[in-house]
Amino acid sequence: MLEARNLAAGFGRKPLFAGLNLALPKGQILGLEGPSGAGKTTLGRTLAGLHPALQGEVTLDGAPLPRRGRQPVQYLHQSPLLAMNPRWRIGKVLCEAAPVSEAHCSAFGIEAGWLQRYPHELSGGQLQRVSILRALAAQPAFLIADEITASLDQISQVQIWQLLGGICRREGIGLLAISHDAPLLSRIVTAGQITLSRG
Ligand SMILES: Nc1ncnc2c1ncn2[C@@H]1O[C@H](COP(=O)(O)OP(=O)(O)OP(=O)(O)O)[C@@H](O)[C@H]1O
Repeated sequence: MLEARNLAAGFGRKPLFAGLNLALPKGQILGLEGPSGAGKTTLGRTLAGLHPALQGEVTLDGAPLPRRGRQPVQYLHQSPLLAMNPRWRIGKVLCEAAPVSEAHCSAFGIEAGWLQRYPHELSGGQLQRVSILRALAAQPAFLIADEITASLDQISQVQIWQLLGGICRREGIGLLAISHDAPLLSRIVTAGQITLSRG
C-alpha cells in the first residue's frame, strides 16, 4: 500500500495542498484530477520521493520510501523527452534500469527499428511507450503516471491508458493516474478518484 498521511507540499512557505490523505493498494488504479496549477505534478513527485514534503509522510507498506537503490515508486513524466538522455539510443534508454520484458515490448508495439534511433527521432506517443516500458522494467510496486497522454490524439490516449491499466491490474502494480480528463480517468480507475483544487 502506498499511503500519504496529513501530507503538505509546495514551494516556499505556502503549500499547494495540506492535510492530504490517500491510500493506493497494489493492483488498483486511483485517479487524480484537478485544474492546471493545482499541484497534481507536485503531489505525484512527492509520492515518488522526488519532492520533499513540508508536512506529513509518504509510506510504502508502512515504511518510508528508500532513499537509494531501485525505486519502488516510479514517476512517469508528462514529457518523456525531458526524462531521457538525448545522447542515448532508444535501445539503451529502454534498458536503463533493467532488461525489458518481450511480452511488454510486444504489448506496447515497440518496433525493432526504433532501437537505433535517438529520443528526438520518435513521435510523442512512441516515446511515451518507451518511457512506460523503461519504468515497468524497474519492477515497480507503484507507478505515478502524470498526464502521460496529454499531447496525444483521443484514440492513442485511451489505448495507452487501457494498456497500462491492464498490465498494472494483472501484475499487481498500483497506479496513480493523473489527468485533467475526468471522463478518461473514470474509464480506467478501480480505486476512485481524488480532486485537487487550486488555492
Ligand atoms: N520549481 C518550482 N518552483 C516554484 N514554483 C513551482 C515549481 N514547480 C511548480 N511550481 C508552481 O507550483 C504550482 C503547481 O504546479 P504543478 O505542476 O504541481 O501543477 P499541476 O496541477 O500539475 O499543473 P498542470 O495541470 O498544468 O500540469 C504552479 O503554480 C507552478 O507554477
